[in-house]
Amino acid sequence: MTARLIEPRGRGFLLFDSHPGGCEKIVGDMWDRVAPARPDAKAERRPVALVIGFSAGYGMATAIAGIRRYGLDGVGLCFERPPTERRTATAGWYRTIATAELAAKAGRDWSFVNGDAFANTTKAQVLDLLAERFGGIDYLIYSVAAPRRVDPVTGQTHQSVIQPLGKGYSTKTLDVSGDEPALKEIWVEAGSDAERADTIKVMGGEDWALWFDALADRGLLRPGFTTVALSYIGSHLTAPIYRDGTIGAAKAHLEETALTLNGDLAGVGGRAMTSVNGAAVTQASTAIPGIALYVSLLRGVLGEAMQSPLQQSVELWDRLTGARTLDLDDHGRIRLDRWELDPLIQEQVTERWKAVAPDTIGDLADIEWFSSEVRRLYGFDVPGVNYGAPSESDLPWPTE
Ligand SMILES: NC(=O)c1ccc[n+]([C@@H]2O[C@H](COP(=O)([O-])OP(=O)(O)OC[C@H]3O[C@@H](n4cnc5c(N)ncnc54)[C@H](O)[C@@H]3O)[C@@H](O)[C@H]2O)c1
Repeated sequence: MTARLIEPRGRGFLLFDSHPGGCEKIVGDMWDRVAPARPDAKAERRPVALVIGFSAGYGMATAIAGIRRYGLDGVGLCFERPPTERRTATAGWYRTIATAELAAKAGRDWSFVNGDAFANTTKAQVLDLLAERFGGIDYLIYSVAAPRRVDPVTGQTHQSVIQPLGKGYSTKTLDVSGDEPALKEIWVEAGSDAERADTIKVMGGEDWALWFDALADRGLLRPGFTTVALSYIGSHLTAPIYRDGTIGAAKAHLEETALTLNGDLAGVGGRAMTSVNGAAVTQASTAIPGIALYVSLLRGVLGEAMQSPLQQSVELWDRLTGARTLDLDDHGRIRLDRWELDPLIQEQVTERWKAVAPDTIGDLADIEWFSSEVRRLYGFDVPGVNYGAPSESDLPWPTE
């Protein structure tokens, strides 16, 4: 493919192409925003991490924060589409290339695998890499958001759905199918028991536990090994569709899995936890009815005080390394979402949620910010990038 102009064309929150230069700039800006911690003089070697869901959202933020702040080595795993004749690669492909370059420049040892985390073949490939390059790992970060999973035992495909449970649910939402985002009311049918079970299969803790077992069976868990999977609770405003819905059932399963794994690790001084992070604009979150409106209202209330995934990820590593207290909640979860669930903030968001109407939405919700964040997921709307110049999109996956 020769260089060509790449534009933000698409439907709603989904764009067809992503911009390599914009993705590179976003990663570079994130990297620059993380202050390196003072090196641990007592450490005999650099810690090693496996980050699953490396290329986007919370996985990418956690990886960049860990590499830059605590000098981690490791392996990044994600599932991205390579470039083709007609289409650019997905944005995560370019973000991974950019992170690989920065990590290498900083003298860190990283390898990247593009494959399905749920597949046994991918597990074997990643475990081989870890064994050959590092001999063991200190951290496993599990940050996958996937629409489906093929069960490695039965071969059956399970689809995750985002639906309420018990009864259907009517919610305000942002409709982005037209030229301008518009306020709409939509009805979401209740998920069935089978859909609930399928969503747990995809987004619950089963695959995380399989990774843990596979690492343990290969003898790759180092003393003090720590694993964290990402979770979300969110507001009472989104509870019917999120925490009390099919996806919430999967998150509850993930959190129960953490308690089980933590018990398994207690004897060897290891830890397994979930980290409950705050709402963020990511590919996964824009797919949830009502969430775009909720996050735009939240941003309307918080403005710049809204915590980015990168800020939360720096805090996560500070807590995991002991630089800050771990501060777990009653369910053994790390809480990085307190800024979002602060009762005063929730009160204001609730007032706006009730009041919002087509003529007030521009004042109450930061739709412009939200729309720009969505374009940034694809590498657009990044200051300092020349979108008028042709770009080469056929960039190769990073190799060691
Ligand atoms: N976005 C939020 O508001 C929010 C808040 C709190 C917690 N979380 C949690 O964070 C985690 C990550 O979500 P996100 O919003 O950052 O998602 P995202 O869509 O930004 O990223 C998902 C990542 O998973 C990878 N992935 C998807 N399918 C895969 C597969 N089969 N094999 C390997 N990798 C695969 C993608 O390549 C990508 O790197 C989820 O557990 C989510 O519930 C999200």
